[in-house]
Amino acid sequence: MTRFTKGHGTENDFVLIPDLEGTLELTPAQVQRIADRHAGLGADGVIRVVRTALSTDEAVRAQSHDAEWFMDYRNADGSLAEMCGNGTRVFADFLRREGLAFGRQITIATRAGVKTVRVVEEGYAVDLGPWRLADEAAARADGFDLMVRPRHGKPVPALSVDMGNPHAVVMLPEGIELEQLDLTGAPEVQPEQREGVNVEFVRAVGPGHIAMRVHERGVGETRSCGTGAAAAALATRFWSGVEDLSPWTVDVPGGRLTVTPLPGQRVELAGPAALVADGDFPL
Ligand SMILES: N[C@@H](CCC[C@H](N)C(=O)O)C(=O)O
Repeated sequence: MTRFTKGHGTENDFVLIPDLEGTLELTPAQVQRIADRHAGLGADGVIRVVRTALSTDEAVRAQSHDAEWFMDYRNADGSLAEMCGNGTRVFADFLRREGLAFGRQITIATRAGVKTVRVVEEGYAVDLGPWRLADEAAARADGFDLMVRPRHGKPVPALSVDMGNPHAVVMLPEGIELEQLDLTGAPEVQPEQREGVNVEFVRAVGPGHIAMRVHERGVGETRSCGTGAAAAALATRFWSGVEDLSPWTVDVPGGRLTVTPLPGQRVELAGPAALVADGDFPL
């Protein structure tokens, strides 16, 4: 039997599997079974908790001086992802509860580099690190660099934002509401993104305030996506033309996140984390 903990951050839910000594090789089929909402435990993502120094990935092992624990993240379909914003908060909460990390500031190794998570009033705030517009020249010229067509919808322009993992952000045109979107299938993205892409659909709520829905690469529609919320806020800030350091409120179906641009092209994500169940299951 294998121990697990179930947790979520704004209802983006994860199964965490402690593998402290790095003896577990999770296959895509095992991840799919764990994440299955009918025949398994059910989750958007599966997170293996392992010592950074024991990772089989050299680029991850290189982070072991700065972060003792590696967030080995997989999407529900078994694919690897570089980063998960909501996952870092849940991961930090798990490390603190288990006595694997102490204090109000924790560093975590990820496939997108070391992330620093600190305890704040609403839960945790994570410095997501550097971000960039994937095609800055096109973005500055036209405001967009992709076209996205949701199922049964019309093509709309989108902006790609690299958060360590890939995102395409769409500001919904007048007349289309978030609730109307059919996200039961992946939106079509042109030009096609070879590694796949997470797609965020945004509606402005007020100054510094947006609402969004997301279709995640490797999962489908989720109730929240932390790196997606940051990408959505940063794209909206870019389109507004006022690129200051004011915080953004991002409403997602599963709750509310705060995104704060930091100096030096970095960005912070803050929100809650909850651990809801522990158990054992046969892998
Ligand atoms: N939900 C996550 C992102 C998880 C990975 C994503 N599906 C990908 O493949 O890049 C978040 O909170 O950031």
